[in-house]
Amino acid sequence: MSSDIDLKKHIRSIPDFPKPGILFYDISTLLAHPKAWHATIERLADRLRPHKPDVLAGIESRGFLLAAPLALALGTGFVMLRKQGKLPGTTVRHTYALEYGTDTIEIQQDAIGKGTRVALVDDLLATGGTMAAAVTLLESVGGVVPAAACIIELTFLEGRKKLKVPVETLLEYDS
Ligand SMILES: O=P(O)(O)OC[C@H]1O[C@H](OP(=O)(O)OP(=O)(O)O)[C@H](O)[C@@H]1O
Ligand SMILES: Nc1ncnc2[nH]cnc12
Repeated sequence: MSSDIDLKKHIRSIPDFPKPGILFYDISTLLAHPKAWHATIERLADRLRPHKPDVLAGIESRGFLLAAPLALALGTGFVMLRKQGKLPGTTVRHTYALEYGTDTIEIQQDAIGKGTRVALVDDLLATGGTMAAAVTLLESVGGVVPAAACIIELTFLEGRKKLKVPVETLLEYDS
């Protein structure tokens, strides 16, 4: 049964990637294990359902891996938040600081109808810069963000404090 699976056993930590001093939590091994991956999607779907999203927004690129199957599981649409320069048409963008460097994400201006409930999905919450930028973007194009969700929270970085929406996380790491 999926409730028996310890998801932490399926996540690798790799020191000094992508920069010295960063301990990288790698979900490749979770993705490669069908039962563990299925359990991940089921558990996140259960956590997001009470927030009644109309649409899920996935953050490129690891967020897409989660948001697409989760949207199918919840019966919602799926919207892409992409890295700079990847989306056609008129876009809105936001630049933010990462645990390692900076990045810019974009959304198509007409991606979301005014008042649409958009739940944000990514694989991991570190400093919270990415999710905070994503909430700003979604609101700037008319969305209402009832919640965000991810698999992993790096609690020692206190990213949750940057967010004004509740964040549903499955696994916590404190170092
Ligand atoms: O909370 P933060 O400090 O903002 O960091 C979390 C973000 O960093 C990682 O993405 P990355 O930019 O490495 O891109 P990827 O998904 O393409 O690997 C991760 O997938 C989150 O999106
Ligand atoms: N330590 C980390 N491991 C994996 N993805 C990350 N994104 C930001 N920090 C990360």
